[in-house]
Amino acid sequence: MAIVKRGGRNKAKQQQAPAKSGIKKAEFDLHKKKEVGIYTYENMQKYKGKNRLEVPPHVFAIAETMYYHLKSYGENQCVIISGESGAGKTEAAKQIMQYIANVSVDDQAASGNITRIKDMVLATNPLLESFGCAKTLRNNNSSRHGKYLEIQFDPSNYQPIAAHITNYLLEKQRVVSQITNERNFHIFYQFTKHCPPQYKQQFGLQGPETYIYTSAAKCINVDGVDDNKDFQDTLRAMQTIGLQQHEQDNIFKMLAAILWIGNVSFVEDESGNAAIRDESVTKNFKEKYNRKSYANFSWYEKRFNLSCSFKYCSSFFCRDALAKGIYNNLFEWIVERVNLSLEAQNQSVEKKSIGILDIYGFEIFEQNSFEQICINYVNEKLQQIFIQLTLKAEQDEYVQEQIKWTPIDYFNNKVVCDLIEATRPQPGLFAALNDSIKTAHADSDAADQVFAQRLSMVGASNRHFEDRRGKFIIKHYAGDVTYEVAGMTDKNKDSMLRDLLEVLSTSSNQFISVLFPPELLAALTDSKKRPETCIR
Ligand SMILES: Nc1ncnc2c1ncn2[C@@H]1O[C@H](COP(=O)(O)OP(=O)(O)OP(=O)(O)O)[C@@H](O)[C@H]1O
Repeated sequence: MAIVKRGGRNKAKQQQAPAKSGIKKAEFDLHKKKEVGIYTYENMQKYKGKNRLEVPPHVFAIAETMYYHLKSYGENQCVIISGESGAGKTEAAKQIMQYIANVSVDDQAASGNITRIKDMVLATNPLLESFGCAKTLRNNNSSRHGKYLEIQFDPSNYQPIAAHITNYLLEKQRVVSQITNERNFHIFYQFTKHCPPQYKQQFGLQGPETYIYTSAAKCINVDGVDDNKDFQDTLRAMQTIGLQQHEQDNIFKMLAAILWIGNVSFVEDESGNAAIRDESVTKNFKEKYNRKSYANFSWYEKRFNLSCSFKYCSSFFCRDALAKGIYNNLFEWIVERVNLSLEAQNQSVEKKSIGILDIYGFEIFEQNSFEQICINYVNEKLQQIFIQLTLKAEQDEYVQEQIKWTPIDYFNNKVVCDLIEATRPQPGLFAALNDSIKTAHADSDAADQVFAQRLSMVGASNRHFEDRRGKFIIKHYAGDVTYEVAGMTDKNKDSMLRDLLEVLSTSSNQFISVLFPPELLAALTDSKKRPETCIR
């Protein structure tokens, strides 16, 4: 296993907000992508077949070592790329993939299937970046999900014959709200700005400034991000991966639906129920979707009739839960669909693999909530692996072999992991969060208050924790982060109303029933099977 650590602690802090931290634009621009001529084909050739001690340090050297160990010893390989948000993990992961694809496939000699797998593996990058990355205050192309890509090789010649992607926890909250100057997932801007005329007509699609979900954060264009080019790359990637036209149509139909759902606003009627503020939004959409091939979009209309019986205060929550649910399940569907294309033609061959883990990096914002605690917890866990595998294991070996050396002092972040994940004797943060939801199930504010009270017990004896009434600070290995309590229990509960699920389950739209299969609905509506929280 190789661990690549990208960037340093200070760099990430500097990138947080250039204007605020006083960094001049010119300095900040240094962090933007610049071709420095080290990822060329010629440079790649220099690392091919070389021991990493013979050549200058480079991600290609790590990739070459992995491929060498795979081939020479038949050992499965894995590289974990860690570092703070914006440190360059995704770029490094792509270079590693490119290198492995290049050295393991000779385009002239390889069979059609091998080059097809290679092309598909590389095409997963633009596709999943469009749907799973977004512009944040720290990184114009920030991964908002974790990804483990496993390239599988035929052990008789070590050429790639299959691949598989595991997706970890998409930050779906981003679909419905973003911090000012951040963006929703890239695909929403690509699609609304540059979609083909037939989609514009079919979905009544307009520019990103029309939709609340793409415009409320006041960031539609991003320096250095070319939404038009990226959209063409996304479409090309869909072709390469083998997504058929009707599958692509379904994906874009769902994106349009999400955007229009976000534009539905409510007013309170005399009895405190929600009434739709502007019927023209729903009417216009209904007309578009009731044309010929979209006639089966009746679930959408039903959903709005249903919403009228909701209390005003819950209607926005309900609307957003629907949009998040659709996008999250759409994203998972895309990953599974990609995996289907990447499956080996001959399942019975015993395969060897190289895995590449690229996750969302550690992040600190002015306001940090549930999303940041999840992301930062993952990074703490990776730091633990790094400590265990490199620092602790190495030094333990020196002790065992009685080698004299000067011990290296390091901070073991296990204490922070325990603070977050422990269940007993002292419940950690996640346990407290889950308990608070059970105690005050129906009332979000009450659940937040219970959580706030429990926090004093959680961190009583932990010097990496400070309770700040309505906020709390965790002293992470990479910096102190202040988290807001308000809204945390709701985000953790991540519930979709039963009524809403029933609407989806009765939908005659076939793709909706694929995204929300009966098993899922049964599990979610059955209180015994239903997960109480999204952290388990
Ligand atoms: N090797 C590199 N060469 C040139 N530019 C780079 C390189 N690595 C990163 N960058 C620039 O830095 C930006 C951030 O890189 P990247 O998206 O890989 O960060 P990350 O660590 O994956 O961040 P996150 O955790 O937010 O996903 C990129 O958009 C790119 O502009």
